[in-house]
Amino acid sequence: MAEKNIGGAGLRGQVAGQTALCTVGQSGHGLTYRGYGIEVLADKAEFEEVAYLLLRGKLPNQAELDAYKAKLKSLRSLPQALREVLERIPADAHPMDVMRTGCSMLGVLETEADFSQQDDHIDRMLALFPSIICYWHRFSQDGVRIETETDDDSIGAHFLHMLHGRTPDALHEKVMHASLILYAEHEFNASTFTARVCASTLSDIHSCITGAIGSLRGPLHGGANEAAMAMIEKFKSPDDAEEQIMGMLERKEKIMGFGHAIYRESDPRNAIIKKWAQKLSEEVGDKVLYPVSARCEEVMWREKKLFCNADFFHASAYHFMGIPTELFTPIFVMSRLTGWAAHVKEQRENNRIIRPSADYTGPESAEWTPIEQRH
Ligand SMILES: CC(=O)SCCNC(=O)CCNC(=O)[C@H](O)C(C)(C)COP(=O)(O)OP(=O)(O)OC[C@H]1O[C@@H](n2cnc3c(N)ncnc32)[C@H](O)[C@@H]1OP(=O)(O)O
Ligand SMILES: O=C([O-])CC(=O)C(=O)O
Repeated sequence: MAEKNIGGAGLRGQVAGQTALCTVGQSGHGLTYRGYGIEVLADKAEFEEVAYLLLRGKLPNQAELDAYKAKLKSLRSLPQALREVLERIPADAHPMDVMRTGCSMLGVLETEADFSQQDDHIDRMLALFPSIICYWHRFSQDGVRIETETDDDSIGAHFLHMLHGRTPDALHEKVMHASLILYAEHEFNASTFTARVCASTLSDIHSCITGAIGSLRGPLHGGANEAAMAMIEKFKSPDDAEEQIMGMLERKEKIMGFGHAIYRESDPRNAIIKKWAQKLSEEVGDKVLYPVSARCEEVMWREKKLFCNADFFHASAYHFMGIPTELFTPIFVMSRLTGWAAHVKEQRENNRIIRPSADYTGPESAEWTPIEQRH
C-alpha cells in the first residue's frame, strides 16, 4: 500500500473561509460562541437562548426568548406524510439514517422556495427534529404512535418526555440544556463544512442540513459518543478498563471519544459534561460506569497525552438519563442544527461557490484500448 501522505491531509491548518460565529482552541483550548465563553453559556443559559444567539446574532431579552420558545412549541406537529414515511422505516434502521431521511422528507413537504423563508424553515426543523426521532423510535420499538405536541418548555425536556412518556425532572432538563449548548456550534468541523459547501451552490436549507447529518454520522465525528458507549459498557471495572485500553493502544486501535483535530491540550466541553456525568452517576447509584470512564481518561492521558473530547463523558451522562445508545448522535443533530443553519445563513450572506483544487497524482497520459483487447 502507498505510504500515507500527510502533507496538507484533511485540510488541517488551512483557513477555508471566515466566520463570526465561533472560535475553537484559540489558545489551545478555548471555545466561544459570538464572543461568549462556553463555560458561562453552559452554566447560565437555556439552549433556546443559545440557539437565538447563533441564529439571530444576539442574546434575546426575556420577551424575545418567550416569543421564540412559544414559536418553537407551536411547530412540533408532524405532517401526516412524514409520519407515514417514519412508520415505514425498519425497526433495525440506524436512527441517524432516520434523521437524514426525516430531514429530507420534510424538505419535500415544506420546501424552501426562497431564502427569505430561511428562518422559518430553521425554526421548524429545530422544533421538529426531536419529534421525528422519538416518533420513529417509539413506533418501531414499542408499537406506539406518540403525541408530539407536548407542552414542555424546552427542546431537551420535550425530547425526554416523548422518549420516556413522562415529564423529566429538573436535573435532567438542566443537563439537556447544558449538553445541547455544548454541542451547538464548532466552527469549520466536518459536518458544518459539508453544510457550507452545499450552501455555496445556492442549494436549499434542507439539502444543506441533510448532507451535514450524513457527515456527523461517522464515528470519527458525532458518531463517537455512541462508539464510546459501546466501548465503556464492555469494561467490568476500572482495572479491567485499564487493561483493555492498554491492549487497544498496543494494537494501534482508535479509542473513541479521545483526541481532536484542533484542540491540543484539552476540549473545554469535557470538564462541563464530565461534571454532569458525575452528578447523574451519583443520582442513579452507579458504581461502575463513571469510575470506568474516569480511568479511561487517566490512562489515555498518561500513555498518549490524549484527552477526552466532547463525546466521551456524554456517553455515560446520556446513559444515566435512560437514553438508548443509538439515540446519542441524533441528540447531537438536534443541537448542531443551530450551528449548521447559522453557518448556512453566513455563507449565503457573502457567497462564492466553494471549489478548491486538487494535486493530480494519476497517470500522465493513457492510450485508448478497444474493449475487446482489454485484460
Ligand atoms: C464532537 C467531535 O466530533 S470530537 C471528535 C470525535 N471523534 C472521536 O472521538 C474519534 C477518535 N479520535 C480520532 O479519531 C482523532 O483524534 C480525530 C479524528 C478526532 C482527529 O484526528 P487527527 O486530527 O487526524 O488527529 P491527530 O493528528 O491529533 O492524531 C495524532 C496521532 O494520535 C493518534 N490518535 C488520535 N486520536 C486517537 C485516538 N482517539 N485513539 C488512538 N490514537 C489516536 C492518531 O492516530 C495519530 O497517530 P499517528 O500520527 O501515528 O497516525
Ligand atoms: O471540531 C471538530 O472537528 C469536531 C468537533 O469537536 C465538533 O464538531 O464539535
